[in-house]
Amino acid sequence: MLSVNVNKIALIRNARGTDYPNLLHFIRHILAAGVKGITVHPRPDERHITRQDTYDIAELLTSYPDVEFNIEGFPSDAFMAMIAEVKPAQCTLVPDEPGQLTSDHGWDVEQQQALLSDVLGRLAAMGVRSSLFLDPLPSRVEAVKAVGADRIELYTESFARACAGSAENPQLLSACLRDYRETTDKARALGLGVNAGHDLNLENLATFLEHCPVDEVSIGHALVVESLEMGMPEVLKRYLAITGG
Ligand SMILES: CC(=O)[C@@H](O)[C@H](O)COP(=O)(O)O
Ligand SMILES: NCC(=O)COP(=O)(O)O
Repeated sequence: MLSVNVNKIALIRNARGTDYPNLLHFIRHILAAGVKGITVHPRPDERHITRQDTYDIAELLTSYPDVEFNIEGFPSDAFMAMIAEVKPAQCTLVPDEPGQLTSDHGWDVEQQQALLSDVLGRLAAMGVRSSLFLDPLPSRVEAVKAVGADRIELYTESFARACAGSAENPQLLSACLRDYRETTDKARALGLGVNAGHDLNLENLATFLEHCPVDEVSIGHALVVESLEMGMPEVLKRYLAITGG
């Protein structure tokens, strides 16, 4: 499933302190194109998606029962209080510090076992599917199962970099894809779902999915940039053709 991350539409809106572009207007267009997932990452500084956006999107999606809402973030008290109110289909936990430019690493699950076990138990009690942002390290998958997550989200930035450099270094891409495939296979063997995201784009997505058949990809940054080039309807059509929905 394709889940469109709308962070960067909100970033453009926030640049002028007005409501243009209107975020919900574009989400309606995205859903009209046939997309069945919306992802946001409301960061503490509200640089793009605000808390209010999260509630507004949740309200909008009550009119789209077949669309999944995925909220990403670090499980702070404020973040978890919002998740408890919104109860999205999925919550993706990301080990980001408040001031990080973007997400750039997965969980050290064993090191964060106490926090993750508590938070994942609370998500399960809420009936919210949980996903842990994870580097492609097969050795970390058993710890994910032990702390009670439903899914992993493969952090795909290193794949995207290897793919971009594959002409010069095809071996790096092959080795990289092996790590992702091994992590995927191990997760599935333990009954975990597998999502993926970060720096995926129209150029690299098909290669990734050929090697890693995942349940969901969440894509935002490149999708918005590609939409500046080709228009959002065409871009969404191309992504859906690759993901099959
Ligand atoms: C977790 C992840 O890799 C992305 O979903 C994240 O949402 C990117 O955040 P920014 O859009 O703030 O870079
Ligand atoms: N979890 C990845 C996501 O939601 C979007 O990442 P990106 O496509 O903006 O890099």
